[in-house]
This record gives sequence, C-alpha cells and structure tokens, in this order.
Amino acid sequence: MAAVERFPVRAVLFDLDGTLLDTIGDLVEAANRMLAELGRPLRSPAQIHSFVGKGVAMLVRRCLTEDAHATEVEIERGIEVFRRHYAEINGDTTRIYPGIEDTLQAMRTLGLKLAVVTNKAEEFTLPLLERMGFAGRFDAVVSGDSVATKKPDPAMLHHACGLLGIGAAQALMIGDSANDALAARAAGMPVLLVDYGYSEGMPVDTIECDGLLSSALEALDRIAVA
Ligand SMILES: O=C(O)COP(=O)(O)O
Ligand SMILES: [Mg+2]
Repeated sequence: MAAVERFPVRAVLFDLDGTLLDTIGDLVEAANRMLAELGRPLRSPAQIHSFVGKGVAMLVRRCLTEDAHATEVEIERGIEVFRRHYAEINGDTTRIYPGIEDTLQAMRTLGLKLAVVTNKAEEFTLPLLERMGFAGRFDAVVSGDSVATKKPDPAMLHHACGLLGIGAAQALMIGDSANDALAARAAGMPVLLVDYGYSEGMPVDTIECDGLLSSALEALDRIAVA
C-alpha cells in the first residue's frame, strides 16, 4: 500500500459547524421558530441540515424558498427573526464532536497554530466559542462576515493565514463540505473532510479533497510539522 502523504504545515484551519461542533439541533430549532413566527410550515431536521453551509442569510433563504415562494422583503424579515431566535438558543444543544479536544491539544503540543474559519456570522461564532470553552484556544477566528466573501471563495482562508503570519501553502484546512474543499483548493492548501458533518445534501465522498476523516484525530497522521 502506498504511504499516506503527510502535509508539511505550520497551521491548521478548522471549519466550525459540522467539523468542530455539532450545532444542527440549535440551527433546526431557530429555523423552525422563524418559520412558525412567519406563519410558514415547519421543515424537517433533515431538510434544514441540507440547507446549512453558506451562512445565516442563505439558510433562511433556503428555508423560505425551497419548494415555496417568498419575496425579498419576507426573506429580510426572516433573517431578522432567525437572528433573534438563534441568539437566544445558540449553544443550548451544541456538542463538541468526539476527538476534537484531544486533536486540538495534540496540535498545540506539536507547535501548530490553530484557527477557526466559519461561514457562521461573528455575532453567533464568538459567543458560541466562549460557551463551548473554546475562547482562547485559537490563534485566529474568521467568521462569515469578517471579510467580503464567504467560503467557497478563498478570501477567508487568506485572511486567517494573514492573521497567523503564514502563507496559504503552509496551512491545512479541515472541513465538512464542498465550501471548505473549494476554498482550500482555490487558496492552494491541502484539505481533509470529516465524514460526520453537514455537506449541503452532497455525499461527502463525492467532494474532491485530500482525504476523509472519521475523527479529527486521524488528521494527526497526515501532518508533518514544517
Ligand atoms: O454557518 C454556516 O452555514 C456554516 O458554517 P461553517 O462554515 O462553520 O460550516
Ligand atoms: Mg461546516
């Protein structure tokens, strides 16, 4: 069997929803509270799961327009209503995925810099990191509204590397969706995808990447500290 390629890196960039944290319960609850308040039929958890990936505004848009019609004014109202509900419950049922704590600790011990790069808006990212005990565990946090464009555009990844003081080719991205894979490819960095996250309804093994992980711990076998 061919040896598994190890990436010479100085930093690891982590996606948040579906990679570090299982946030889907809170996202489903906030989305359905929003739909109820707007007098719309509720959505199944599975359907809302497939809508997560491109940030809050796109989640609300998909909830209101998939097999349904909504005006831009209604979508704007939906975003405001969602934000109010999500701010209230953000973190209530969120769990850290198995293996994450040990992975972060091991990467720290290796001297790697760590960042979060998430399409979640900063108003929800920072309180959630705090609540989950992750505040101060990362050298940089880039949220969906920190720069002008979200993943799959590579701008967030470049911004994170700038904050860490490294080049894009010296970082490894670990994510769960095509947004992470495409952004990493466009930035010229290797990317591994966890197979337990949210991938907008796409089978994760159909997404082009450098390997799948059933636990983030497996990433340690793919890293050679540069
Ligand atoms: O907020 C989202 O839609 C997804 O967030 P993520 O980039 O951390 O997966
Ligand atoms: Mg994700």
